[in-house]
Amino acid sequence: MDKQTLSFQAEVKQILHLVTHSLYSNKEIFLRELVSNASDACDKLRFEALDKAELYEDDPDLEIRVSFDAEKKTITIHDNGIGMSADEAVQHLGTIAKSGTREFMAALEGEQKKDANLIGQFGVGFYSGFIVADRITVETRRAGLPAEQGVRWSSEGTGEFEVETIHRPERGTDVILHLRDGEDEFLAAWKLRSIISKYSDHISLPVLMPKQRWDDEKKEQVTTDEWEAVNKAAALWARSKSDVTDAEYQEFYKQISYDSEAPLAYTHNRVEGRTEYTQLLYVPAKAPFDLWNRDKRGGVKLYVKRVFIMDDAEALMPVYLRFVKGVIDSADLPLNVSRELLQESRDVKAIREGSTKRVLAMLEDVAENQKDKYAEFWEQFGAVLKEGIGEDHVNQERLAKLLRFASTQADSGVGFADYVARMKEGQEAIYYITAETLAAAKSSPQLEIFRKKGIEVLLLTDRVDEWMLSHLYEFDGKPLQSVAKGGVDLGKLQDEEEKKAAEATAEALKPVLERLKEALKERAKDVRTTTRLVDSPACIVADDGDMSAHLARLLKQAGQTAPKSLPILEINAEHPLVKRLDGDARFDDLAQILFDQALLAEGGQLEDPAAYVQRVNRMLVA
Ligand SMILES: Nc1ncnc2c1ncn2[C@@H]1O[C@H](COP(=O)(O)OP(=O)(O)OP(=O)(O)O)[C@@H](O)[C@H]1O
Repeated sequence: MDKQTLSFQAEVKQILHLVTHSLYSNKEIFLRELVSNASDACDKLRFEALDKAELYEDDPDLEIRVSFDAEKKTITIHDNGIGMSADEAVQHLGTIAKSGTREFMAALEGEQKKDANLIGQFGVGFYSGFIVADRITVETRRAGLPAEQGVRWSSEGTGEFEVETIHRPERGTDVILHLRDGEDEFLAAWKLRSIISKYSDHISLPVLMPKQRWDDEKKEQVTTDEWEAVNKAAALWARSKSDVTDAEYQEFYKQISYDSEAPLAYTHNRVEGRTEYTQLLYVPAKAPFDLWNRDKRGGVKLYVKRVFIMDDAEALMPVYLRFVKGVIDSADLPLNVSRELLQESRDVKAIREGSTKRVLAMLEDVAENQKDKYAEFWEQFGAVLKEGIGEDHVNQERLAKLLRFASTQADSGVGFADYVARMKEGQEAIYYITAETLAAAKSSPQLEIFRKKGIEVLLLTDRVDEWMLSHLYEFDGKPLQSVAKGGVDLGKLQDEEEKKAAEATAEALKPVLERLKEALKERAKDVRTTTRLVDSPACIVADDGDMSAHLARLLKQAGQTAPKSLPILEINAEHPLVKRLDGDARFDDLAQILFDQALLAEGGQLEDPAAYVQRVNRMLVA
């Protein structure tokens, strides 16, 4: 192929711009990214060669070499991994196929564009070379192709790149960075070595650099022809726990997660028994931008006996733990394991169960011993963990203990156990209310009687709450009960006298109730008196078996049809507005206003707001 000039895909141009402008303050990461690509390329070769040994040609020792030329001002990262064909070079270095890129670009819209933290959440990869280089040349040949099918790719990192065919006897890739003016600090062996050991110690392949020797005549270090490894070259997770420092664990996390912050917690274990595997699992401190994408690739990489197999093995973790990052290295799975096989494998099932338990234990430990940290975790990932209540019945009880809520007593951090410990004598149920916002929940009329009696109510405002509650009925033998559903029966908390008085008022109000039922028959299933209200005239509740109004709204927003069921209007017989109803000439208007206001107070929307306004205005001018 003769030399061709091609244009970068639009997204690549955007990424190039972002990377070179926003990551300048942390420019040394280019070496981490390129060494990591070289290591991936070797992993890929090892994997493909499992059933095609000839791909090794006669060069079976995989390695990465980093060198520099002070005169030409270049740094070269060499690997003898899989390499690229011409098509692959154009494809991989000119476009971005990676899933999540579009979302990432969308997340960077507007003001956030300069947020280097956000960029850090995304592998910047190859293009980070342009932070320090004003030209990158890549010379490569794919394993298995003849020497005549080598490729040279070259670009200044602006709009275009060039590709041409070259003769290249050795397989694998050389990435040659032509440094920008002013980047000479990277043309020093000690500098490159220190960056490699900082970022790449855990890489399981040797990263070699030319050996240095002290020259007595020149009185300086000179470079020899020999190469030596500058990293530890042992997979971090395969080392014994006592040999790995906290700093190393943290650094490894940053590399696999692209998170610039330290993880919240991690766990590293070798599991023996029927299935043998090593797990190194991290819980991040901050949620990634695509946490809500339930289809996104998992964050756990699968290795089999140190050989990298895949980095998006969903089968290793339940979906509700999709924020967990790390490595699982199995001793039992076959090296050629496929995705389909993973789904069915009993070993994988055992690994998933074991790893889930480990993560839960890690979270329990943080919840118990580092409450502030757990509060941060909850803020970031709580709503995702709640999915587990419905998805993981085996661990439901453990998960329920990890849940935290707002309540009428605290704006956050209330666990079921805290609630149960504070329950009033004679209180039999755990009370909760669901609403769209904390403010709406707090000012809900349904809470009035609970406030008056000093009974705590959990305030649930996450979208997932209603769904979660459809899978969780009790905690510690105490049923969960919505204060917006069915009649309030405070059981032993209500004294006999109160009950009798309420019954008497209900009796006296019977004729009014009948008229209200008639006036509202299109809108309410029933109208009854209640003891749950103190300050408000009326409220709306769902019948026992019906869906709460909040859930019905959520379903509607999600484009689903909620079964249509009319609510119940409950009225406060002691309220002046209710007392005024009997004998009032504007009974019908008042009835409709009572209903509309109850609907509004509960967070609902009026079907005919204009009619409501007219009715209220008629009252105001009367
Ligand atoms: N040294 C290399 N040898 C072979 N292929 C490479 C090499 N470097 C890059 N590539 C190819 O170019 C692609 C793009 O690299 P880039 O670093 O931009 O993204 P990535 O490695 O896929 O993602 P990330 O860096 O986020 O892990 C790689 O997926 C790989 O196919």
